[in-house]
Amino acid sequence: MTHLLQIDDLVVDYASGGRTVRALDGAALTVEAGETVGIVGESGSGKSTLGSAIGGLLPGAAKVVNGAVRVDGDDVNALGPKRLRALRRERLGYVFQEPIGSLDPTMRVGKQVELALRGRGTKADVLPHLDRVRLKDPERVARSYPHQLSGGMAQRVAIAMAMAGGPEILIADEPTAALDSQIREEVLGVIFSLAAESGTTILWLSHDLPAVAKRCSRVVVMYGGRVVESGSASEVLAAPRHPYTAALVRAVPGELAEGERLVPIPGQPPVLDGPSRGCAFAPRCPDAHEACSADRPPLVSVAERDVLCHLAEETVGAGR
Ligand SMILES: Nc1ncnc2c1ncn2[C@@H]1O[C@H](COP(=O)(O)OP(=O)(O)OP(=O)(O)O)[C@@H](O)[C@H]1O
Repeated sequence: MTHLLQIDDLVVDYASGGRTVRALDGAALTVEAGETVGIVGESGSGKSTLGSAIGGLLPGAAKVVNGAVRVDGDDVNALGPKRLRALRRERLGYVFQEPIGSLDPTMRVGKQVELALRGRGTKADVLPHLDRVRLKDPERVARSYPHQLSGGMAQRVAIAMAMAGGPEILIADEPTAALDSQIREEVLGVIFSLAAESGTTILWLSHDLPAVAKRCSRVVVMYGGRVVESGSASEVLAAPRHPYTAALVRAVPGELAEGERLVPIPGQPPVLDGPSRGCAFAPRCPDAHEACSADRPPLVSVAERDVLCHLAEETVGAGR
């Protein structure tokens, strides 16, 4: 069976100041059309690297050491430049944290949206696209330069552009982190309702567990460059199986208050320079035993979810 997105054993290193940083250490993920997936984890867990790898957008310092990313069966790392550009243009959309930075400062917004339509529409189609993202005065926005827009307006424009080509997958990398809380809700509402209307699959890279619980069908938890738990968002976040997911849920201030960033769990996330020998979370894990530091954990399917933990099966029914 061909999946919309299939990531197998993906290993990505960055060359950084004469050192190697292993950002992904065997990340694996399968996503089907129509899912809304929240990818969560502390800073440095590898979310952005995973998101960039899907579109072959890794920076020059990054190297794919192992594994594969497949979109509709196409191996992204094996595509030539022309097919890679076509993949990004026709099947993927990206929205990043800094909206102003993702727009061209020298070009009026309307022209940028027109270019994003890439032959699928004319100048006359620009306003409906700005209207879809619920901008109050689309005509004025179309005439504006990016610096004349607020952060929230600029992010709506970036969303309109990302969705203009009708992507199969929208990769939203912390799209609301730079916005204040009321605007954040509105912008998330725009992203999720547009994607639902167009049948676009969402991968939302986020620090916001309560919002993921509310908006996503599925949550994917990353730690140390691997996916450590994945399953139904409401079930995983209500009753985590991986000790790291449990620690993340406990770390959310005010019991899943929306809009908050995660509070660090005691201890530091790892900065790997090669493959983690055992479980990368073992040094911070309250339940770790000898095997956890010695052997890489196997992927275990329990309670309709996938868990990468030596203890996953032992905790079945324990209500962790
Ligand atoms: N361009 C780069 N050069 C060197 N190291 C990098 C680069 N980008 C990321 N890294 C390192 O790779 C690891 C994974 O980073 P990544 O940005 O993918 O994580 P993240 O979960 O998205 O973090 P955040 O939530 O802070 O965005 C980290 O150790 C990070 O320091």
